[in-house]
Amino acid sequence: MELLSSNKSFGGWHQRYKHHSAVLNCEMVFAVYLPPQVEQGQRLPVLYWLSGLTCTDENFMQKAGAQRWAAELGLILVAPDTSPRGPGVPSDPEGAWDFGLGAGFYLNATQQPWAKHYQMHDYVVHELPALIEAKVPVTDQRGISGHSMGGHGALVCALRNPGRYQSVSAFSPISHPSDCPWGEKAFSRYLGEDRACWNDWDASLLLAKASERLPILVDQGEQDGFMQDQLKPEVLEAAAKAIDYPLTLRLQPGYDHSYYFVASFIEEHLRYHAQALQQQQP
Ligand SMILES: N[C@@H](CCC(=O)N[C@@H](CSC=O)C(=O)NCC(=O)O)C(=O)O
Repeated sequence: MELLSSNKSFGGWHQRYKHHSAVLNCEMVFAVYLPPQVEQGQRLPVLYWLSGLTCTDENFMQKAGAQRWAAELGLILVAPDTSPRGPGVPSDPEGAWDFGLGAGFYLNATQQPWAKHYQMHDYVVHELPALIEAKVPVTDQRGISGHSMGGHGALVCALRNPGRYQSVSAFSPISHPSDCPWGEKAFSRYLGEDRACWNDWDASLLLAKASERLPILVDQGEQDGFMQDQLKPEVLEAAAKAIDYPLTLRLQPGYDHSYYFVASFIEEHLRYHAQALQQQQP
């Protein structure tokens, strides 16, 4: 992997790397935050952050203010891009912002022309962690979190892969994508019109049949303009209640969908992950 930039931050380093992804068939950029403990030779747990529609690796690293807490807690942060990119990667024919580039939905597309590149689930769950584990001093303790489309991604990655993550949380996730405009648009194109194929990529439906009981923390702003039509946290909550699944859904009065909201609660999420990930270290 090729180092693109390196910036000192809270005693550690924020770095961006480029690499060839065999899974996505293109060059990808990701960001990693290495807290100061890395320079003292420690191996640390890692939190994967999945961003939302229109984002790259940069939105979270520049806006959430996570580095301060990651440095204190000794957490490595990894932020991938939100879709495959580059020459030959198809996107929305009308240039819409909610499909295609910047909108990979963290699934494995089955339909052409998308399937050749849009395999974001396998990229974030397998290929990128294998690279990180080979090159970065991480332990085998992995957490995953994200915002909006990335919140959907974090929940789906954890629920589809029992045992792979030791902690999971989300901000404003798209909780029931098979029944909202963003999700229906993306799923019908990436996965095809057969709605039965959508169930395995929908957090509320996956949670209803979960074999593992990994606790989930979700924060949702009550003034989020997307909450009612796109995010539907009440569907996730009902699915959890039905099987007594350990979901903590916190509705935060006055907060919207933006990174001002994420930045306000990121400390609590990082503490939540650090506690779960460090508890389980040998
Ligand atoms: N461009 C859109 C707004 C898109 C938007 O709000 N993106 C969110 C994620 S939404 C769900 O996945 C985001 O994180 N944006 C990046 C940021 O830095 O805020 C519009 O114009 O309405």
